[in-house]
Amino acid sequence: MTEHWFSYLPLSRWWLDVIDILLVAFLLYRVMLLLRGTRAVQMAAGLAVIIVVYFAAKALELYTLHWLLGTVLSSLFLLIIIVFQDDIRRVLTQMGQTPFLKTRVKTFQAMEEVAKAASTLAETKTGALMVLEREIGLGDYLESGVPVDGRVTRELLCTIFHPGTPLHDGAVIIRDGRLAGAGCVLPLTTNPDVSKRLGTRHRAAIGVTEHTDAVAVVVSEETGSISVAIAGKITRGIDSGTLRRILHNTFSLEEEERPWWKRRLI
Ligand SMILES: Nc1ncnc2c1ncn2[C@@H]1O[C@H](COP(=O)(O)OP(=O)(O)OP(=O)(O)O)[C@@H](O)[C@H]1O
Repeated sequence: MTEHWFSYLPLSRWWLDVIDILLVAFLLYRVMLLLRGTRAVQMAAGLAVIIVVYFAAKALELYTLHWLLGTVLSSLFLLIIIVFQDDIRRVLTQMGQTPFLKTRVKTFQAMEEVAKAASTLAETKTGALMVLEREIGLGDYLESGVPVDGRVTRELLCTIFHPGTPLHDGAVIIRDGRLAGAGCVLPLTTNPDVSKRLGTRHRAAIGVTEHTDAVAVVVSEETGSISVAIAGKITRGIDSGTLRRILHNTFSLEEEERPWWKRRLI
């Protein structure tokens, strides 16, 4: 009988099975969190259709279709790697380089800079829309804009939103404390309860927070007022100190309330 090395560990086979299942469940959970709000969801739906048609073609003896879909499915692993090469590279780089604490520090620094930028932009009545990503990926919206990957600073944010510059239209997205992209297009809210007087910038801020758990900060070009949207609700006319408090509360509460196994690892 083959002796496995783990038979020397003080663990029974039953315990190893439990650990095995828990590890796989944890990995699947993390992958699902990463994929929420990205193209992967649509791709999974498309894949499900191909699989159903593949089996239907087999049952109905449509040999050519069955062979064709079989060929597509056999190169699936390769296809997934090609389609998601950017996301895979990002995740692997983050796993290697950004420990949990470092990400948190960067996120807190970014929040400070967002609050400072909001204050400056409000003084000059410069319209701005800044979105801070949380658990749900904003990959789809990032794709609609221009990748930046820069350190979040008041100066950079004010430059981006300066009227007339190529990236001033649309939203900036902040991911893990880095300015990931600018000029991003967000979904507008369709909530009939939202005031008709709110324009598209504010509607986009509400919209993105309805679809995801992100936090959106808006500076109105018309009035210079600062607003923050969370979970589809917008709080208007706040000062930068209140904005800073709301951001800090949202992100620190998130960490304190979240059980360790749900905390961001990457
Ligand atoms: N879907 C969208 N995603 C991201 N940004 C958007 C979107 N729609 C509009 N914007 C931004 O909002 C700007 C237009 O703002 P608009 O005046 O319609 O809204 P508002 O809420 O009244 O804002 P303000 O008070 O600043 O005038 C656009 O130039 C663009 O930068």
